[in-house]
Amino acid sequence: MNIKKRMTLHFEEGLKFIGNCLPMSLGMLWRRFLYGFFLQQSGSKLRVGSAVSIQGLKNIILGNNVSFNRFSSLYASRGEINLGNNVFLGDFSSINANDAHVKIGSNVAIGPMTIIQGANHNFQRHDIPIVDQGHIESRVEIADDVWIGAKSVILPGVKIGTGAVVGAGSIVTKDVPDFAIVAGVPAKIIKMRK
Ligand SMILES: CC(=O)SCCNC(=O)CCNC(=O)[C@H](O)C(C)(C)COP(=O)(O)OP(=O)(O)OC[C@H]1O[C@@H](n2cnc3c(N)ncnc32)[C@H](O)[C@@H]1OP(=O)(O)O
Repeated sequence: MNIKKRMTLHFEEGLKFIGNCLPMSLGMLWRRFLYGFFLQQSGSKLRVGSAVSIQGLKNIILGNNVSFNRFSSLYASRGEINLGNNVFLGDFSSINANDAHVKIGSNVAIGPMTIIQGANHNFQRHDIPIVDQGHIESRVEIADDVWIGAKSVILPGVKIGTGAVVGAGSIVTKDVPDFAIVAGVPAKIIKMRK
């Protein structure tokens, strides 16, 4: 990493630290200003809870009325996260788009402790440690009007269709059709929304 990039990173981290030290509503205002300034694109009414961690601000595009609850995280240092309008990310949830793209439509609610994973480790070779083999990017797409229950995992390459519901604690390994309700490990269709 060159010195300019490193300085920018330290600067951003410093500003985030100030935000986390401020009392609740002041901290919220500070974070809204801070992220609004550094994000590639941010709509109105952004809400960022305390101890939210966001990396790769210049690779993140947000619509209007987006909320990140406490302790949630977004990683996009080497990828892209694109969120529509009215998107809610619950406490302790994370969107990992390092070396990947994660696209989420509008009116999407993501329950607490959910993980959306945009890339896998490459693990085919035996002669190199897995951590040194890099990642395989696999785009994740979540359409409009989707509700993802608490503690779910959305694996790389998955597309979740319009109006779908993911039950709490599911591991979604395959695409989910429009208006399907899926649940379980691995997630299977339990019914369709009427
Ligand atoms: C921003 C926020 O969203 S915060 C709030 C977060 N909220 C949650 O995490 C709650 C998520 N809700 C669920 O998981 C619900 O179970 C739903 C929405 C997926 C399904 O609800 P319903 O349509 O009422 O399903 P219903 O209770 O009729 O269950 C149908 C079948 O699926 C099973 N099932 C339901 N949910 C799950 C689940 N999460 N995991 C595994 N199986 C499930 C039921 O046991 C039942 O099986 P059976 O037919 O063999 O008895």
